[in-house]
Amino acid sequence: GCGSTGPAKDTTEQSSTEQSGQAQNTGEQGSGEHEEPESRLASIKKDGVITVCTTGDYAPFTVEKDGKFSGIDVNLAEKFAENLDVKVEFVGTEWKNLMPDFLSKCDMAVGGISVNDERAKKVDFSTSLLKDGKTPIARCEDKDKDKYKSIEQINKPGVVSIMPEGGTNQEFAKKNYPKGTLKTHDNKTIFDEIVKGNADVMTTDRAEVLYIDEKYPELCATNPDRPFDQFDKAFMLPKGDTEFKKAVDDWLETSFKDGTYRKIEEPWVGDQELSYRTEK
Ligand SMILES: O=C(O)C(=O)C[C@]1(C(=O)O)C=C[C@@H](O)C=C1
Repeated sequence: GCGSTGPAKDTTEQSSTEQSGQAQNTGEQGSGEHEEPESRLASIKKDGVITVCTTGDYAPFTVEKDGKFSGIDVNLAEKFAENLDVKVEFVGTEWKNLMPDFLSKCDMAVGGISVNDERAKKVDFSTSLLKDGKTPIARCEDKDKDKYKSIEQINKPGVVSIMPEGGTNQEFAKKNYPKGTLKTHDNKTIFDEIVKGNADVMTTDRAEVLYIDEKYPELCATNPDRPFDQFDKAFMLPKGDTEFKKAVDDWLETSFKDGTYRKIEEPWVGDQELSYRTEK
């Protein structure tokens, strides 16, 4: 359920007032009696606060500790709010509740969120933050034995794949590993499960695989240079609100160019190249 765990709190008030305005803003004009519904941008400025949903369980993009959020995307959202001269209020969510929580409580959702067609039916996405793709990470001893490099090697009876519930990793695993064993786990401690031998492999975003490969001596990317697919990472935005999307996109494009993005990313990843980000 929404807000049943984690630090979600006190945020329904200001965000819920805006829901009705957003739902109709899909470009269809009424019969000419009223002007367009107000953009979310106007209500954010009026309220002086932007509400941002995030899971807090996906380093280096969104990290929750003692109720406080950080991470590359979280820090980016903070900077965006600062630029609008409004406060930012983070609403903790989980991958499985991301969509309903976003639609009912938030102006924006951030934190390593993948763009896909299913989600794009209900929301819009910002300009791309990263290009990413699914690739496996496993114990280094298994990598040394050349295990878990390909979909065929992972889609086998006895091979335990692990993933959080409700994100695109689960979707990928259900589709590609019907013969394997799929196990779900809290994403905050998921990599320890592979170290401990409670699972064999996680097929996840290449950016995360490279980040975790650095952090955990026991874990190794088995095939980082040939991801199984490709997709964008972006901020989730209300559907049809072109004015708000333009404000977000323009700010992001500027922050890629003027070094703001790099400054935010640097403390998390140093010189590590996490993405296939091409020249913007
Ligand atoms: O659902 C998404 O968009 C995500 O990026 C979340 C997702 C996933 O794909 O399952 C990605 C990496 C994290 O380890 C956990 C969850």
